[in-house]
Amino acid sequence: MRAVFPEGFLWGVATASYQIEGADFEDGKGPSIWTDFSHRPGKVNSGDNGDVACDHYHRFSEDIELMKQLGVNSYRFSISWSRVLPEGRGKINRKGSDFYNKLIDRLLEVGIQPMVTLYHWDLPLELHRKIDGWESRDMRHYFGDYSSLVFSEFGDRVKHWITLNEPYCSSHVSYLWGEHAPGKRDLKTSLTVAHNLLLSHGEAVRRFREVVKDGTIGLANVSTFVEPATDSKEDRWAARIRDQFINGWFFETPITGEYPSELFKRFNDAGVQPLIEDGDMDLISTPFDFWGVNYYTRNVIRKEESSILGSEVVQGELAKTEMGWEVYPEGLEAFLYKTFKEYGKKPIYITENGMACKDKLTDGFVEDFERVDYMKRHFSSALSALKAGVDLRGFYVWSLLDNFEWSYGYSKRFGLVYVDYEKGLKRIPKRSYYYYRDFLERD
Ligand SMILES: OC[C@@H]1[C@@H](O)[C@H](O)[C@@H](O)c2nc(CNc3ccccc3)cn21
Repeated sequence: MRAVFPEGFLWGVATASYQIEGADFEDGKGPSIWTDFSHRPGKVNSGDNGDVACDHYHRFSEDIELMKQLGVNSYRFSISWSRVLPEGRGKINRKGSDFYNKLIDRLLEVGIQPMVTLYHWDLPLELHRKIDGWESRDMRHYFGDYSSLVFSEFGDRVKHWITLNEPYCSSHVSYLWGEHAPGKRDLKTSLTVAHNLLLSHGEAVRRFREVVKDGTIGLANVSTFVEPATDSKEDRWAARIRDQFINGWFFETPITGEYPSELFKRFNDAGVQPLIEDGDMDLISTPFDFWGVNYYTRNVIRKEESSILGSEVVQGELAKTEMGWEVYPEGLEAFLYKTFKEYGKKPIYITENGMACKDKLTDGFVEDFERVDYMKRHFSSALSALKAGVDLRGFYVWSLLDNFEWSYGYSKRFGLVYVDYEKGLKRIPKRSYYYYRDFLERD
């Protein structure tokens, strides 16, 4: 089926620094908010943390060889801010930047194009402790300085960049529900954080234009397809508001320079809206080049007036992954079409798509047929979106390796490659790895 995708389409795999690198205290790296959070009792399943993770920091050559054998032509990864700037600002840590230089050079040697995420949740702990991290408006300056530094260091070889991975998670999962670092639980704070993240996104895009003249930069968002539980007016309205909260807040605002109006009014009436200063919305809507769509599932929504969103998520009836997320590839096509039609007709990369399975080693192998089926159905959905006119440029499977799944620790496996945490982090390609390899090989 690969041959029906456009020439130059990027087929890749995606990872993130804190989830795979390990070496969390090595070679001058500074702690991140996840270093702190994962070491707090009760925050992460089984007390797991990213101190070692998949030890990618030391084993990156082996992992690149796995990508080469897989046949991908691109690899999406994130830079650990506190590995290159241990305190988030000030002097560069050359051992940290050397790691990424070696990683990028090796990828290019084997014909794999890097796509680099500037921020995938691992904020330098010093910035959190000294200036309250993302709660501070000053973060746009520090994120801008960090961005300029890495653009200067790597922009000669890295031509595809993502400012933020899922500001929805860095704000609401982290500051409203408290499930991610730093584990706060306040809506007004989470909306302020979301605003500062979007300001920082805009600042990074402006810095990018100054440094990298021949590259492209985008924003990767949570992309959950939202549907009403019934066709009632109430549920349809509830789904509209919930869609603005999950998707529109981060897809519409950087395009229009305005927050989604119905939801903003709700927040304003409740006195929890973010403080917007002159110039903020211009900065947030600095033009960028592409959307990153992280699609996994849908949310079925019904009216529930007790919540400020006026809705609740209901359990759908479809088969679910180990994360409890419904398998709904139709939602991917619909979401891609909506994003392309309503949010600026920009090129789109599917920057994450994958599933957690109950992967078990049997005679030294993992027959993850469910993941193969999930991939087939989502590749097909992506092709349908392309045929419907969506300017889809690439597809990154989440993830190359089983890795640190945030508050779930190592209990959830998303990898095409099994990581044997009991036996020296041995990498064992699963059935899905070979399916993807054959898919990429075949015309
Ligand atoms: O959970 C799998 C991955 C995770 O490992 C990545 O670091 C992260 O970018 C990621 N985002 C989603 C989808 N986001 C989401 C957020 C809240 C509720 C449901 C899904 C899944 N994943």
